[in-house]
Amino acid sequence: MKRFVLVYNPVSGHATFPRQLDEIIEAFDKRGAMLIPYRTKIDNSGLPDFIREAAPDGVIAAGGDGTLGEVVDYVVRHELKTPIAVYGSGTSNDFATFLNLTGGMDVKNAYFDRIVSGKTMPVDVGCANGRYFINVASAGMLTTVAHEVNVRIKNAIGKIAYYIRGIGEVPNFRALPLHIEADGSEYDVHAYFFVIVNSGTAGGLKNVAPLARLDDGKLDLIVVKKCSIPSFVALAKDVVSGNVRPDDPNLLYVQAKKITVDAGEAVEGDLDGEKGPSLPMTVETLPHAIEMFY
Ligand SMILES: Nc1ncnc2c1ncn2[C@@H]1O[C@H](COP(=O)(O)OP(=O)(O)OP(=O)(O)O)[C@@H](O)[C@H]1O
Repeated sequence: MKRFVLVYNPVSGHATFPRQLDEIIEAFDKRGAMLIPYRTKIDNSGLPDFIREAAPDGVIAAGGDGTLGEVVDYVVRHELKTPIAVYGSGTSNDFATFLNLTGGMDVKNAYFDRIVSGKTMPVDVGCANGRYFINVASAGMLTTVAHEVNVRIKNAIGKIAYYIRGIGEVPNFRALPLHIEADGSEYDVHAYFFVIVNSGTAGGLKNVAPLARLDDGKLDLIVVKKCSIPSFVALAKDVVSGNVRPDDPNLLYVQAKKITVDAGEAVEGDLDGEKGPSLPMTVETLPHAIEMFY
C-alpha cells in the first residue's frame, strides 16, 4: 500500500483545511493509499525525523506557499529524497496556481490520481543565504508591507490586505540603490523592490515572470526600477493583468543561476511569503533538486 505524509497547516488561508481532512483521507483510502497526517506548528524541526520514520512514497504539503517552502527546505536540507505534492490551502497559493492545481474537487481528484500513480517531474529549488525556497525570494518596499499586514487581516481578506496596506505606504515609496551580480554580469539600479522567482506566479499574480520555467536550472530576477508615478501605475497595470514585458524600460529582467543583491544596508527579505534573510542576499539555483507531483 502506498503511503503519503500529509503535512497540513491548520491556520493557513482561512483555516479551512481541517474541515477538508476527512474528505482527503477518504479520497486516498478509495485509491488504496494511506495518509499519515502531520499537523504543522510554529517549530517543525521534528518533521524530518517524522518523514524518515514514515518512509513515505511522497509528502503532500497542504497550506500556502510558506508551508510548501518549509517542507521543501526540510526535504532538501535533510536529503529526504521524497517527492512533494502541493495542496493549496493558503491565502494566495502561488505555486499551486502555477501548476494549475487550484480549483474544485474535479481538479483535486485528478491530482490525487496522479499522486497515487507517482507522476512526478524534476523541479529546481532556490537557496538564499543558506535557506531553501520553492517559489520566490524578494526584498524591498513591498516585502515590508506584506510582513506588516496583521495575520488576522490577511486571513480575513487575503491578498487585498497587501494592497490596502500597500496603498497606505505609497507616500513612503523608497528606492534602494541596488548592486546586483548575476552570473558574472553587474548592474547598479535604483529600485523599489525585486523578486527572484522560480515559477511565474508570485504575490497572488499570474505571469509575473513570463520566461520562468521550473526546471531550466535558472531563476528569474525582476527588479522594479525607480520611476515616475504614471510609469509605475502603467507597470502595475501590466503586472496585474499578466502582461509583464521582460524588455519594459522600468524593469530589469535577468535569468541567472546565481544572483547577489546588495543595497548597502540590511533590508528585510522574504522567502515564499515568510520573513527571509536580509540583504545582502545571494541566491543560487539547485537544478532539479526535488521531484514534484504535478
Ligand atoms: N499550528 C500553527 N499555528 C500557528 N501558526 C502556524 C501553525 N502552523 C504553521 N503556522 C504558520 O503559518 C505560516 C505559513 O502559512 P502559509 O504561508 O502556508 O499560508 P498563507 O500565508 O495563508 O498562504 P500564502 O503563503 O499562499 O499566501 C508560517 O508563518 C507558520 O509559522
